[in-house]
Amino acid sequence: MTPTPQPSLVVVANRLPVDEVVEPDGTTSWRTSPGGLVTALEPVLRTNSGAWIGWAGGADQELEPFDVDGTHLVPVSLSSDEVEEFYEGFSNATLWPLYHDVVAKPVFHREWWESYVRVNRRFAERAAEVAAPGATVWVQDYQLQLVPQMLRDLRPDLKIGFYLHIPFPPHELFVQLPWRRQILEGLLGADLIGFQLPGGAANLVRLVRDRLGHEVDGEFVHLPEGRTVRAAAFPISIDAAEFEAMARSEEVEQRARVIRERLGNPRTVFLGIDRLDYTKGIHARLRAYSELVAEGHLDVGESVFVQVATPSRERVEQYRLLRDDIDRLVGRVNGDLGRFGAPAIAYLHSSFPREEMAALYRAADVMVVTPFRDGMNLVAKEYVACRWDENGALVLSEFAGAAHELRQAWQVNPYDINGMKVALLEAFHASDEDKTRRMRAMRAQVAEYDVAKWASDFLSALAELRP
Ligand SMILES: O=P(O)(O)OC[C@H]1O[C@@H](O)[C@H](O)[C@@H](O)[C@@H]1O
Repeated sequence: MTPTPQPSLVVVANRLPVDEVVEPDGTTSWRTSPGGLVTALEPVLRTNSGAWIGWAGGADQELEPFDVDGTHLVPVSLSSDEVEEFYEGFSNATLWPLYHDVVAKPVFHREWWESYVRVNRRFAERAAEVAAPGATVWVQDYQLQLVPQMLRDLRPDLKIGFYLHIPFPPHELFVQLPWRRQILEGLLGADLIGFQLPGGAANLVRLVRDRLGHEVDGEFVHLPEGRTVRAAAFPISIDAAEFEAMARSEEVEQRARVIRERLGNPRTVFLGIDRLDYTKGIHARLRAYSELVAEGHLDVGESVFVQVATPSRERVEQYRLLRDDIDRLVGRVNGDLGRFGAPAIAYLHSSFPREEMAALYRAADVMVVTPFRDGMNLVAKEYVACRWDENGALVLSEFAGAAHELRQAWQVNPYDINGMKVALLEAFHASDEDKTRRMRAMRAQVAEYDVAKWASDFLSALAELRP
């Protein structure tokens, strides 16, 4: 057997890009999970005999490295305490709300921080073991912000990139973090730090100047030891061509027709698809919609709001509370405003395969994406990619990263319920010409700046830095 060559490109992410599936005979196997990141990186990983280091999603699971669809996967295991303290705790109850404008109150616990340090070190050690001499290592997201410097200490020969998928907060919020210095120092271990928007990069550079006293020059930070770090924006995207191809298939078109029939063939279908997360603004959006129905601007037989909420981080308290709030709101709205066979809101708490998502996008006349804060929001881009008929309307929060590219959407401030009501009605009444003009422009943007371009822009910017 030929030994696996040492990878010259290593992706380090909290999660491995695979899901465990149980076969009919009871055995389990791994399947590539649907998602842009892995689709974009698969070809580059293959040509660089690359590897992906990540957590398989369970507790106390000791797994040997394995290959799926040509990607070499290196599992990192977490104990049940670490799932609680590193993943649910520090990552998702401290950093997540802090980085999303404190939409929920971040919780600070010293034990959670200790667990975050321990787990970050484990990821860094794994990367240091597997990477070939001089390899490129690309670390992903807020769960692993200490990995760049830990890895540099272990392997100064590596080229290290870091990409933050979520917003990077302004100075005023970031400084709440008791471990703000350690996080900044952790990130600065990278040669290139990528953000969704230029504002995130500017926030980091300012913090580094003010808090660590380093010399900065535009996108560049000059460290006392002579190294230079670049912080810049690389807005992420989707595989637009793949979504469009799926949306054009006869199966998906047929399924979209069935969905509309099952909904009672309403004139207008409004749609929201989100992870069930308090940053997504689901509650406010459903309130705005239900007021329009209560006030007689929309009729329950003629319009329906389909809200799909994908279960997420269900053991974190804020997520449990949110679920109860949404359940209560939907129950009340349908109780007050619905009719037999015609609810005001059709609510589904489940996750669907991509083909079903594409069918929902095809079935929806008005897509409603109203996060209070969102790094990018790929659902908005997926909707646009699926509207090959150049029809359909997108109502989009100005606080989603996607709003910077999808300028022709009906943009809203999700805190302004009346403003959202106006935008929903405008999108509802818009002429076909208006919708086509907007959709055409947005589709051109999404088709050109797809996820492959995102990955190659980042990796070439990284390759250009420091010999
Ligand atoms: O991994 P989780 O907690 O299920 O959340 C899903 C994803 O949510 C995204 O928004 C994060 O940026 C990812 O890092 C994360 O993987």
